[in-house]
Amino acid sequence: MESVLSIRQLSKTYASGLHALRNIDLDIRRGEIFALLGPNGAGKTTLISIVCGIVNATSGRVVADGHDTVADYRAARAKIGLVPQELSTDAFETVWATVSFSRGLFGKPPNPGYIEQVLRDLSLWDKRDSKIMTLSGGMKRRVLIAKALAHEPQILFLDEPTAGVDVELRLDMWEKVRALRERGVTIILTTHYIEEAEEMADRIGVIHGGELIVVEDKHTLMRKLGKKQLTVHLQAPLAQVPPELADYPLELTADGHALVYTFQTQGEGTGIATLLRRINELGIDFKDLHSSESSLEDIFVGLLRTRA
Ligand SMILES: Nc1ncnc2c1ncn2[C@@H]1O[C@H](COP(=O)(O)OP(=O)(O)OP(=O)(O)O)[C@@H](O)[C@H]1O
Repeated sequence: MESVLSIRQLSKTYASGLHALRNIDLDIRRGEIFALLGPNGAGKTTLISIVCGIVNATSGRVVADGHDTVADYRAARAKIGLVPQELSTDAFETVWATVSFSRGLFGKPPNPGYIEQVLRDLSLWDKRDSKIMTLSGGMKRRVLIAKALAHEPQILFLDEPTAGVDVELRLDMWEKVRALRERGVTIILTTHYIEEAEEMADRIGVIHGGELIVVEDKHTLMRKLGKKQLTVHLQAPLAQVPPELADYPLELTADGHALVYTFQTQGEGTGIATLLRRINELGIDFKDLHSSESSLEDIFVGLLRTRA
């Protein structure tokens, strides 16, 4: 698939000597939602800042929609919209004025029809004449997105789009972000909410200690690294796992009332059918079955632990 953002061998060493990024190679596909996950200090902000030309790389190269972000800075920057976490200024401006002004900053001629579409997409049209300071927190965040979109960028960076936002607003934000993707904008988001990545992303990148340790399609990642568990709730408690079932990775719960079978989701067969047949043959009655799957959170924590 076509790459809209290409990052090659990107490294950053701050003046302090700290290696914030090490040899990052990453291609973002046109039209995807890419989630960049990583613990505090992993290098997410540094990476975004280099792509947006706010921080200089120590080595490596970034090309945004065909333009080198250093050699061809203005053209490259015009392809990128950056949604920061906080709205700092413009409190006395109207929504319409602040969003239109952002467009002008990129030297784009006015296009009221486009600004209207952006404001409608973000459910801000009714608020176009309101001063920013009179808006709710959720609306302010949407204004930030509108500002970032004002110059018609191809690539939109969302830095922690729903940090400190309540559940309802978060769902609303996700819906808006999906709608933007429908319009053809490529979206890269950083988040601490694994649930957000799980819900939104097509692909996931995990950055840790300045290294990109995983880049994978979300479903592939969950299939490759995920585990499933089947819990067999028994009619009568057992004192131990029957020796006849020793070949299975089974554990008995502390109260003896359930057998827990853990298996990798990527395996050929799950072995569930034969396991249940064996349990049946042994005359062990069960009253219920319950299956669960590791979440992206479990996978993420596991990945970081193996790296620690
Ligand atoms: N201007 C700077 N000078 C020196 N070190 C810096 C500077 N900016 C960031 N760092 C360091 O670089 C590392 C990566 O920081 P960065 O802000 O990119 O991480 P992050 O993944 O965005 O973290 P968070 O999730 O907390 O925002 C950290 O160790 C940080 O302390």
